[in-house]
Amino acid sequence: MMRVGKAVATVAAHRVFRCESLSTKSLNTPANLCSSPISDTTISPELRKMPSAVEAKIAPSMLSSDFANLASEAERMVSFGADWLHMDIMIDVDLQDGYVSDLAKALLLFFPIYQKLADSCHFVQNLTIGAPVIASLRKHTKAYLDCHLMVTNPLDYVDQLSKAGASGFTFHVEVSQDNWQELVTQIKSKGMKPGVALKPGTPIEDVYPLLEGENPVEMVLVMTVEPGFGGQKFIPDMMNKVRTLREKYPELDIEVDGGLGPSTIEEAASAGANCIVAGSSVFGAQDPAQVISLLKTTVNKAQKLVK
Ligand SMILES: O=C(CO)[C@@H](O)[C@H](O)COP(=O)(O)O
Repeated sequence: MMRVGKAVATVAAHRVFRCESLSTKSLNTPANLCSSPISDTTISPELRKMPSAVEAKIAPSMLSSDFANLASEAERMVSFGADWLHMDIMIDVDLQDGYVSDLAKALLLFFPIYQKLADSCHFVQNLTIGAPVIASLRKHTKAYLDCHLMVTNPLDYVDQLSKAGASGFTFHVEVSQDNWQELVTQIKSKGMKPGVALKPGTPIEDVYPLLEGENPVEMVLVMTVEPGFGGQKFIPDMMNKVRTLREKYPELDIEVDGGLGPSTIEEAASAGANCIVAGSSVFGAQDPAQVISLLKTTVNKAQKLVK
């Protein structure tokens, strides 16, 4: 019981932070995010000594939704018990491939500035949504919008995504070695929760610097598939990263994304993941509410928040 109180208080502190920033922008604040404005000072000294635990947050990946009905799909997921909505922001304009390649190569050769443009556009082999869609969706939902940026220049999107109503802003460590401090500062200054993501081939040690020091990120997203598409197979080896991270950071939000569902949740939850992104397993289920509930209960049991 007491451990539940500690976790709720920790989570509430995060939520209050985002709610304040949303309200300054006259957005409707998510009722479920603002209902318990527990400040850290309300945690008793006894609770502070309790082993920590982090609450489950289940985030259906809207990449698997019917984009033509995004608002009603979002509403459906929230009514089924989703805590967050996961928004995959992917940009791929590969100027070096395809029918523009000759022109692009010539430009790259003579005008190095075009290399910057090419690099800035290419991260995954897919194109999904951007700030205009987030802004449209925000008009229809108060839910926490957990935005995962699969782009090579995340800094360029902080302002527009904040204005669009994003709640979380997760960027990739692979493309932010040089400017993550500035990124985190800007993301926080806009009232969003900063997170860092890593691809399957990236060692977990690469995110440690972003978790230490004065201005840390508040979530790590461990990709359990190669970023780019929904419906891929979960890579179990990634659980070593989650386990290592959980041992080192007991109170950190650790998110996993890719191939999560009833058949893989036990493995992810017991390794220590508490934020679960699930696309095809939720949207493709006959009873999505039941899947969301199963994912949540499995995480909360692993965190010993429920029996
Ligand atoms: O970001 C991605 C893929 O890059 C994910 O968010 C997927 O959308 C998850 O889908 P499933 O693997 O759960 O179907």
